[in-house]
Amino acid sequence: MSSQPPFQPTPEQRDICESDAPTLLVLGGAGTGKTVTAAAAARAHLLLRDGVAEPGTALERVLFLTFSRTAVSQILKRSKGILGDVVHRVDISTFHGLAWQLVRDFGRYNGHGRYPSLRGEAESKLFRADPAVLSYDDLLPEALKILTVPLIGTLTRRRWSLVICDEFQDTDDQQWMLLENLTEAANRLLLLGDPNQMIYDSFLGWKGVGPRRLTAAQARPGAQQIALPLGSHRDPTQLMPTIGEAARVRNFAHPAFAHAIRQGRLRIVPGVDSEPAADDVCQAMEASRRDGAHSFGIFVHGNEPTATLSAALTERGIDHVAVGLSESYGEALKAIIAMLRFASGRSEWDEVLVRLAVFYTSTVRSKQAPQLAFAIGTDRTQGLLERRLADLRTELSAATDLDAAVGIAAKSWTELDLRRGTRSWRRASAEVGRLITAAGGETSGLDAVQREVDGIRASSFTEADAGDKSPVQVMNLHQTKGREADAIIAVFRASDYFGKEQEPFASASRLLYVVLTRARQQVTLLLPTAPHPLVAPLALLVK
Ligand SMILES: Nc1ncnc2c1ncn2[C@@H]1O[C@H](COP(=O)(O)OP(=O)(O)OP(=O)(O)O)[C@@H](O)[C@H]1O
Repeated sequence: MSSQPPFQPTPEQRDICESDAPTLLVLGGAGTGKTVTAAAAARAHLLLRDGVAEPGTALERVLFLTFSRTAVSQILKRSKGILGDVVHRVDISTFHGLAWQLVRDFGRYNGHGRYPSLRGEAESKLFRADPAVLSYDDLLPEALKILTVPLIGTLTRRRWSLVICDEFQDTDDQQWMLLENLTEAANRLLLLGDPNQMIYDSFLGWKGVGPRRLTAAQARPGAQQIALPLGSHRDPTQLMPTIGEAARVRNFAHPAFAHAIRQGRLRIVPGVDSEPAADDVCQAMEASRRDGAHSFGIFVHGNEPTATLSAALTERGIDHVAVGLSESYGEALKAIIAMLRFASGRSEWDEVLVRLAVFYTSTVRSKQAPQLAFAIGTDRTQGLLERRLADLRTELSAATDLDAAVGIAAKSWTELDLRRGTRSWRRASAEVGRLITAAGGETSGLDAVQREVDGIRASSFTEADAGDKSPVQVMNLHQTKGREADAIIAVFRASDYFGKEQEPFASASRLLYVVLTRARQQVTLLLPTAPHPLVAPLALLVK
């Protein structure tokens, strides 16, 4: 049921592939094929340039900028054959990932050290900021500064002859400046957008995005625009896009709702008041699985509820990835390395405690670091946890070699029994084990492994959830753009906050549109007894 039809471009999609406009703005609704068509356009662009290149010149490359790297790489993988043999000439990155790459490559010419480091959010919550260490928010301004250094700017612009930006409607001012900067010379710019999916505008206080971004693109010299006609390829029955659109314009009397409910393609489950609603999510997954679904997007509003639901699903044995919580992977790597350094006598126990506290904080995702993290970081834990930490210290001190220390570190997190972040820890220990083996298992190789780990950790802050291929993805409602799955399960809670908007919820309804249009087959909405007015009309549909 979930197999993908081969990509046969429609006439409009073909126009996009054949265009050589310096700026091409592609507008189209959910599932109209903007992302896959951009991949086809990238291939066409590269083949055309190869055909006219002087012999001996370097092969041109394309940059695909996006809000979520995995969303795009998954789509491209699913649409096998689109990029074909040019796949290695297309760099996919998030805006922050690109900025970080620029800081790493060229930061030393602009006041940064040879190995610049990046402070994660968790670290900022626990410690006073060290101004020498960059934070996530510093990355884009820093990259823009670096690009003003003449030779670096020129070199960088030469790297990519076509820059593609997905979800263009949501780019903020700095991202737009970066795009303009990268395409200042002869480079082409391909912008993909859907104004109805603009979810980062005013309602939760985000700034800097809006329709004016589309106007700015249209004003670029030689800019052209192609609109993809209505019609989702994601759901060729058009039922999901139809209810998505009806929800966006608050037309809950639209007959498509009743039709989708009758067909079992829209399931509305009222009275889900438990938090996290893990059991209800498991039941919904089971039901969708029986209907043939293989991949799942599980959405919930807010980072903390996402992390809590993810932890509860882990307890129930549901293998999944919590999208956007990749920072915890990077912090797990760093904590494991701290353990290895302690075991080999290269650092103090305090360093292990601090890194464990940072890791724990990275798995919680609240505005402030949890009290327990402060307690771990300063060794003021008591009772069972104190004893477990003391046991870990003794075990690591007694480790006979690095391999033994890796083994102890790998199981340490489960033994501390702090319940969160188990998946990240497991992945990180496997990665450190691999790196240590590659370095010959020698203590002398630890510094090199640590440098490598620092690099991976920093990327984990910027390349949201890179590399994870789980068919079950749990995410915050605001990370749903560009994603698709056979079945979507969206959990709404009575306490969800959608800003000060009231009916007709001009902004928040766009979020609802995005949620409903992610599904290839089926959407389940879990609603509390007293739902937020944004989704209350949906509960009435099954009264
Ligand atoms: N011409 C086509 N033939 C077959 N499948 C297609 C075609 N165009 C798009 N698709 C498929 O439709 C789905 C949606 O495409 P894509 O993700 O590119 O749409 P989109 O416009 O970027 O969506 P959204 O804005 O909702 O994220 C993908 O699974 C893609 O492979």
